[in-house]
Amino acid sequence: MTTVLVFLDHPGASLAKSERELLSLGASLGEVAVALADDADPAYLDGVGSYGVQEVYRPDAAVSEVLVAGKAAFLAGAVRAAGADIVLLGNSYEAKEIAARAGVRLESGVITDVVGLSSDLTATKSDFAGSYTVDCRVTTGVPILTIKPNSVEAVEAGLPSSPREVRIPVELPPAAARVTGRVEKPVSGRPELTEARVIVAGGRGVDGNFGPLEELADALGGAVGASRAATDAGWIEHSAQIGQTGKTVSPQLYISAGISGAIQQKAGMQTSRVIVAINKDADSPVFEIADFGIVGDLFTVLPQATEEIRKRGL
Ligand SMILES: Cc1cc2nc3c(=O)[nH]c(=O)nc-3n(C[C@H](O)[C@H](O)[C@H](O)COP(=O)(O)OP(=O)(O)OC[C@H]3O[C@@H](n4cnc5c(N)ncnc54)[C@H](O)[C@@H]3O)c2cc1C
Repeated sequence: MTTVLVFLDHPGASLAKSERELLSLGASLGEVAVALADDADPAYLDGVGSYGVQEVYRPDAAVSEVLVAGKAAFLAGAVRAAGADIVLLGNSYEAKEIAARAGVRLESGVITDVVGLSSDLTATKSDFAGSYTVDCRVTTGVPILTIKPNSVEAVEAGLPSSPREVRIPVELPPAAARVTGRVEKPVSGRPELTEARVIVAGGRGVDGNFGPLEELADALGGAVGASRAATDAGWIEHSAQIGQTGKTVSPQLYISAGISGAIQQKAGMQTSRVIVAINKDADSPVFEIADFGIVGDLFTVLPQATEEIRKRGL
């Protein structure tokens, strides 16, 4: 039986959607074990158990205190202890770095930004700022794959099981950088950008007023994103930036408003399922990648869309 080790980093009160997606993908490939970097609530562990997970591997040291190096050492130990055949992680910058460092320790191949995985472990990803869609396979060691949110369907598992905790001895690497304090981000009530099924993103055309975008995002239960021009202008926090030097997203629906569609912006959103672009310039390059385009002023179009969606109770 294939053993799939799923690495879960920051356990919340319950399983996040992207974590359920990883566990669902793992369960479709074989028997799932979990490597859990941090302490978790019983409700969270129940959620993990509901995917049939029998073993949860935990570090015997405070790996979170030394940034990614400690977590990579723990993950490599958990892969050996579980006899894992496949390793799945999320696709945050941190997860990708942990994957890379664990890959070096295990002499295993790593594929990041995976948006599709077939049963023979051929991974699909987009490369060179979204210019190519590439199929690739790990040919050495235990395949380590980081999976983009919204790439697989999260199925509800519901198997009653209480996973057994297995402690992994971790020798913490000498800390070149240590965590000295943590402040939790204020909760916005909107979904996390990389997990959202709907994103309404604004650029320079928003001219400092994200209000109409927030209204539409709330009507659709979505998140608000931005181009670098908007984050550089200080109109919205940097964590909302999508693109080459921001976040990579692949929601079901990406609504781009007042964004020209530069290659560096496209790099972060090109794999979205459906792209709707609103721009007052009919020749804007954003229309080249849009499934639906509206030539118009976003301050006219967005409120109309919001009103219509609210009217229909969608
Ligand atoms: C190394 C590097 C990394 C980068 N990384 C990123 C990145 O991660 N993410 C990113 O986004 N960019 C990134 N950039 C910047 C990128 O090249 C573009 O400069 C940026 O994406 C432009 O943002 P924008 O589309 O919002 O602004 P603009 O290009 O100025 O476009 C604004 C658009 O809004 C339209 N508009 C104006 N008013 C309205 C209105 N009222 N209604 C409708 N439409 C309107 C205009 O027609 C125009 O098309 C990077 C650049 C470099 C060099």
